[in-house]
This record gives sequence, structure tokens and C-alpha cells, in this order.
Amino acid sequence: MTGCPPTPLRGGLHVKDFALDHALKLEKIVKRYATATALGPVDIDVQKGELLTLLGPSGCGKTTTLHIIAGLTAPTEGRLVLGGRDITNLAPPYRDIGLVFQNYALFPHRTIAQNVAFGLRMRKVPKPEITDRVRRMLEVVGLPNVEERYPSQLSGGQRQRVALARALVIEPSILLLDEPLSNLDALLRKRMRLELRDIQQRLGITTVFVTHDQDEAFEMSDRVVLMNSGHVEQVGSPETLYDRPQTRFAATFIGEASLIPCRIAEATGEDLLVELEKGYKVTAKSVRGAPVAGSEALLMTRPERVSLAAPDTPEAVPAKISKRVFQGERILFELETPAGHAIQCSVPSLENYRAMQLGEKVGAILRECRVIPGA
Ligand SMILES: Nc1ncnc2c1ncn2[C@@H]1O[C@H](COP(=O)(O)OP(=O)(O)OP(=O)(O)O)[C@@H](O)[C@H]1O
Repeated sequence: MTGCPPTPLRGGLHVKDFALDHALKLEKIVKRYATATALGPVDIDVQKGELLTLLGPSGCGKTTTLHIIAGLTAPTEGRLVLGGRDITNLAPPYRDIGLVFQNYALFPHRTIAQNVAFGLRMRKVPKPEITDRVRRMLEVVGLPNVEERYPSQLSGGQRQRVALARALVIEPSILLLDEPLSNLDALLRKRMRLELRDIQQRLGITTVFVTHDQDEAFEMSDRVVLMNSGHVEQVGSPETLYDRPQTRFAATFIGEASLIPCRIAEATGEDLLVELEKGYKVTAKSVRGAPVAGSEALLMTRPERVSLAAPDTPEAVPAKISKRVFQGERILFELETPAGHAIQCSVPSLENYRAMQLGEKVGAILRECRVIPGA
């Protein structure tokens, strides 16, 4: 979670200058259209000062959720509570929310200063105060001295920072970011991720971020809400989602996972011994609770936790190399077990691995495996 800023913000602002830092609750929110239910019911708690990301495949309901928070879409059922206040039926301008879209949505014929000042003018803030707040906010986003330029005279990254300044200048209770980086090239996108996160943490502003990009979600978020077909599949820190996916969907959507059917041979709390095909045994941890010995489950491995050994290594599962993808820094092998299950294995791009050929017999050592019970 975020705390006090280590240093004052650029532009002379401090966290205390912001009336930010509000918690948001979505309670049993449902959105139904004539033909189908797009969302819900979903319950999501956004904690004070955190950056919470809605992540999931196309059509899972991320944008619908964000638009409901912003007041651009009315929920069919449920309640929205911001800072203890029910805002379900409040019109968007009264919600005290800053919104940044992927296409910047700047006014092309207005200067940067006029663009950033927009929300303050709507709120009838006195002119000298507007000038001062716009200048300070442009400094916060790292764009001093661009007040008199027009959007076309800025780069994509700079425009997105102006859009962020425009959303933040009204000192909203909550900031909503709808795929704000997706129009930027890959390099700039990576840089902007860090910048955005830095500004968010230093302001301590409660933020909901929408993306379908898992790397972006992991690098930026305190917590991630993984969505699937209009429902919340799992909520947790990036580490929790990666290490303890609760379902097959979560395991495969987050990172690379190989899933192998298995049977629980022994269970001592969450420490398990599982049996794969042909009697091969592997130690693993359960992602939740202690499954019953004898029950069916799924063993999950991550490519960086599989290492290659000689085929007759005692603790290794025998396999043969069925695919080899050279990735520069690393080589990704797909290994096929005798029963035909695929195991992904990622190794550093060293000479001994480069020499390995398709069809070659190897032993796969599976480390830090997880078991998804009943999946
Ligand atoms: N106006 C509408 N009428 C009917 N169905 C809609 C409408 N708007 C959205 N939907 C449906 O609601 C579901 C959720 O859509 P939503 O835009 O929230 O998904 P998303 O996760 O943001 O997807 P993407 O990443 O592609 O933007 C989809 O199945 C979509 O087709």
C-alpha cells in the first residue's frame, strides 16, 4: 500500500494538499443489457491510496466496471460507495472522479493550459488560482513550460501526461485510468508505466486502472482484480496471483503455466506429494487448503521453475524436447511427457542448452510446483 511521499512533489505540492485518499466499494454491481448480462454481480473494494487494476481478456467487463464507477453507465443493480458516501445515482460531474482515457481526449484547438484548466473552470475556481494550479500540476507530471502550446505540438507521451494533469488538477477523490498507455509505442509505454506509478504513489491517490496487459498490471499495481466473463475470478497482489492462482483460468491467464492432471498421494496441510502419470511423484504446495488424499487435481509449473537434467535423474520426470523457441536471452523448450502432457521450460541462453535438439530425451525437474485442487 502507499504511504507518505518520501519527498515533496514537483510543483511544490504535498499529499496533504490533495483531498484524495478515499476508499471505494462496489457492492453486488450488475449490468444487464437487453440481450445479455455484461457484468456481475461483482463486489470490489478499492482501498485508500492503492492502485487497483482490473485485468482480464477482451469482453470480461473491465470497461463496464470502470464506466459504472465514473457514472457513464448506470448499473442495473448494486451500490457504489465512495468515501462512505453512496454515489450510485450521482451524476458524473458530482462524483469527484478524475478520468484518463486511452485516446487522451484533449481539446485540439485549446492550449495545454486551457485543456488542464477545463475542470477548474467548470467548477468556477477563481482565475489566478486556476493559473497557479495548472502550472503546479504540469510540473507534477514533468511538463513545465508547455502552457501555451497546443496538443499537436506535443508527443504522444507528453499528451498523455497532459491528460493526467487535467484529471488530477481537480484534486479528485479517485483516479480512473482506462488503458491510458495503449496508444504509446512499446518503449515509451514502459517508461510511462513507471512515471504513472510514481505520480500515483507520491500523491497517494486511490486509483483504478484498466488493462488487458499483464506485465503492465504486475508492474504498476498494489492489487489486481482478475476478471472473467463478467465475474471476479480472483483478487490479490501480483505475487499472489502468480504464485497461488485459484483456478485453471487464473493459472493460464497470468503468466505461462503448464497444467498436468495429477492425483493427491499424500497431504500434510498444504504440503503435498502428488502422483503424475505412470507413478512419477512430485512434491508441491496446495494453492488453497489441504486437499483429500486420493482426489484429482491439477499440478501447475511455471517455465522458470523447470530445469533440465539427464533423462535418468531420479527426481526428474522423463520427457523429450518437442519444441524449441530461441528468445535471445532465454530459450523456451516444450517438453513432452510419456503420457503426452506438455511442460514449458525456460532456461538461460547458454551454449549447452543451445546445443539441445528436438526429440532429445531429458529429465524435467519440477520445482516449487503448485496444486489447484479439484480443477
Ligand atoms: N451497450 C451494450 N450492449 C450490449 N452489450 C454490451 C454493451 N456494452 C458492452 N457490452 C457487452 O458487455 C461485455 C463486457 O464489455 P466490456 O467493454 O466491459 O469488456 P472489456 O473487458 O472492457 O473488453 P475490452 O478489453 O475488449 O475493452 C461484453 O460482452 C460486451 O459485448
